[in-house]
Amino acid sequence: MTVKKDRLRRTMMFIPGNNPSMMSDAHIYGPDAIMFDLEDSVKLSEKDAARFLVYNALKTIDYGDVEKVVRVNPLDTPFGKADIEAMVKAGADIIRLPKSETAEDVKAVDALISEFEEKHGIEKGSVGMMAAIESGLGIIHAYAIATASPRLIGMAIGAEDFVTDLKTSRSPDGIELITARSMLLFAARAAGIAALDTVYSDVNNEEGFRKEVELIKQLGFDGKSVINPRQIAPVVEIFTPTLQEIEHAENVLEAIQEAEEKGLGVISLNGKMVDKPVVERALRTLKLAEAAGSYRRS
Ligand SMILES: CC(C)(COP(=O)(O)OP(=O)(O)OC[C@H]1O[C@@H](n2cnc3c(N)ncnc32)[C@H](O)[C@@H]1OP(=O)(O)O)[C@@H](O)C(=O)NCCC(=O)NCCSC(=O)C[C@@](O)(CC(=O)O)C(=O)O
Ligand SMILES: [Mg+2]
Repeated sequence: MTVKKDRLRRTMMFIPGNNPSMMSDAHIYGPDAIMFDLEDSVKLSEKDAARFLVYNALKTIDYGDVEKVVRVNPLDTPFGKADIEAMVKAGADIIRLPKSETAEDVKAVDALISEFEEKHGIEKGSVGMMAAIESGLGIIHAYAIATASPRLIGMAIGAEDFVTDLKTSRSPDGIELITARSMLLFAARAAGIAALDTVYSDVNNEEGFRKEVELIKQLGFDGKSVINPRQIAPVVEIFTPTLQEIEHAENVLEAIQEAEEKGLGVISLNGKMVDKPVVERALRTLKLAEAAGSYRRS
C-alpha cells in the first residue's frame, strides 16, 4: 500500500510533543490530521522524552481516521535520525520535515524512511512525507523539493520562521507572504501534491483568522495548520462548499451534458460560459463536498 495522496487535509492540528494531555484528546476535536511536534515546540532538554511520549501515543491511542503526522527535527540536529526511526516504527502516517531547503534534504529523509521501513517490517513506501518550507532558499528551490520524493503528499509553508528569515514580521493582510505562498502553490500544483498553509498564532483573534483562511482558500491552498481546537471549525466551514456552490456545480454538469448532446463544447448557463475548466471546477466542488459529507452523488 502506498500513502494516500488525495485525502482531505483541511486541518492539521499541531500538538507539542511533550504534552500528553493534548495528545490523548486531540482527535476528539475532529481535525483531519494531528501533527505531533518534536521540533520547535519542544525544548532541547526534552527532545528524547518527547520522542518517547509521541512513540507511545502512536502505539497505544486509537486515533481512528485522523491522519497521524509527526514533525521531526532536521537531520543536521542530533535528534533527526532517531526521531525518524522511532516514528516509522511507531506507525506514523506522514513524516514532516521542517525547514526544507533543497531536494537533497528531502531525499536524505526519504532514504532513512526506506531503511527503517525495512528494518522494522513496515510496508515499503507506506510512510508518506511532507516538506515544510520556512526560508527564502527553500522557496527558491520549491519545485525541486516538491518533486524530490514519491512519498511527498504535500508541501507547507512555515510562516513564523519564513518572516524571520526575510527579516520582517507578519502583518494582518499577509503581504510579506504573498509571493512565497504563490510560489509554493505553483510548485505543489506542478508536482501534483497538496499545498498546505501555515499556522495563525493569535488564537483569540477569530476575525483575523477567518480572513487569513479565506485568503489562502482563494489562493488555492488545500488546507491549513492549526494550533488550537478553536481554529478547526472555521477552516472546515470555509473549505466546505456551500449549498449554493453545490447547486451551481450540479447545474454546470447538467448544462455541459446538454451541450454534449448537441455536439457543442461550450454552452451558456445564466449568461456565463460553461466549458472544460468550468466543468473541472464543478467536479472538484462536488468531490470536496462529498468528502466533507455534505453531498452524495445521485
Ligand atoms: C496556542 C496555545 C498555547 C493556546 O493555549 P490555551 O491555553 O489558550 O488553549 P485553550 O483554547 O484554552 O485550550 C482549550 C482546550 O484545548 C486543548 N488544546 C489547546 N490546544 C490544543 C492542541 N494544539 N491540541 C490538542 N488540544 C489542545 C487544551 O489542552 C484545553 O483542553 P482542556 O484543558 O481539556 O479544556 C495552545 O493551543 C497550544 O499549545 N497549541 C499548540 C502550539 C504548537 O504546537 N506550536 C508549535 C507549532 S507552530 C510553529 O512551530 C511555527 C511554524 O513552524 C509553524 C509552521 O510550520 O506552519 C512556523 O515557522 O510558522
Ligand atoms: Mg517553523
